[in-house]
Amino acid sequence: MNSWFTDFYAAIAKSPLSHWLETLPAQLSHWQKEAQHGDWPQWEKVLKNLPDLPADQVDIQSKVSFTRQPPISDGHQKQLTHLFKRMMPWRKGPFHVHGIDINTEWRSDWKWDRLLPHISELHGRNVLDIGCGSGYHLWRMRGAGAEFVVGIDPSDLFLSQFQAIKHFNPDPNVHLLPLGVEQLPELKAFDTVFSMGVLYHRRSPIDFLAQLKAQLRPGGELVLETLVIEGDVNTVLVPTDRYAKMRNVWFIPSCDALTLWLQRVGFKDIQVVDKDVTSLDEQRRTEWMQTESLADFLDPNDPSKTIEGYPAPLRAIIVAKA
Ligand SMILES: Nc1ncnc2c1ncn2[C@@H]1O[C@H](C[S@+](CC[C@H]([NH3+])C(=O)[O-])CC(=O)[O-])[C@@H](O)[C@H]1O
Repeated sequence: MNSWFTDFYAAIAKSPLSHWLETLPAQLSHWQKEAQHGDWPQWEKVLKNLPDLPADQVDIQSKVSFTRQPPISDGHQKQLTHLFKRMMPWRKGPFHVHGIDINTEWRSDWKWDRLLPHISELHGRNVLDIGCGSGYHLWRMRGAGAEFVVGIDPSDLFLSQFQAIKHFNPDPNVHLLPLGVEQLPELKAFDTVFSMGVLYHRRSPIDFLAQLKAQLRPGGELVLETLVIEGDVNTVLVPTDRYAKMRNVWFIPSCDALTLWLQRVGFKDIQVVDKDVTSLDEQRRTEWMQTESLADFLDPNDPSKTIEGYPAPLRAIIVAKA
């Protein structure tokens, strides 16, 4: 893992991101020390055992698929399936690696298809994805032409899944760092910042929006995706306890309320470009994520409500300029 981080430092040393080097090495060496006490060592073992079979056929434009010709042997495929399964649950994907289809809980490709027509061209851009999960969208951003892509996510499992996928296509311009948004300095350097599925997990959503703005260069683009509810500019749901069985959900605004929050922190040209009720086909239990999923989070007698009686998950995509 040392080399992942030193490769990243070298990649940004002469870029508009170089002043990140003032804080990042200390944070990542702290993470390395802490990680030794958690589940990380077990995933690191899996990573070390991955066979050395780089892909020679890469599709990151229409999906995330890494394969080679001739295909890998049945024995390697079995070994790889076994190693990937040791990294369950796989939530965000799907990934296709050497004939193995990692059918994740979420069809993250559907979210990508909904947002892509509405965002600025990614060609040549430096892109940050805050709360990137296992990095599915990082690959799609690169596939859409982004020059340099970095995701941050504090989950060690997602980092190990990302590195397992990257092992087969070691693109030096796609990175994931184990950080939370609160650890970012004000970089003011990215051309596009994505943050999808994170705002409702934040206790201070307006501070969070200001943190997103602080990563963008002037005129850069924010792509924000979050849970919303129907209502006017004063409508915000704060669940009394859980929302769809999630413990850590704090604020679910209406689109108008969210637009006002974005205005208040200084974003311009704010547009709600998509609203979509999450379907039972988009988030579901699979062979690769065998615990509860959306069907278990909804009222069995009325799927328009969560099990707690709140409106079922409705998600919006908003784009805005810094
Ligand atoms: N402080 C934090 N800073 C950054 N990320 C965080 C933080 N806390 C949690 N996360 C991360 O935010 C992601 C949210 S999931 C969206 C994934 C992807 N974006 C998607 O759109 O499919 C949606 C959900 O789980 O509800 C997880 O990967 C967390 O680890």
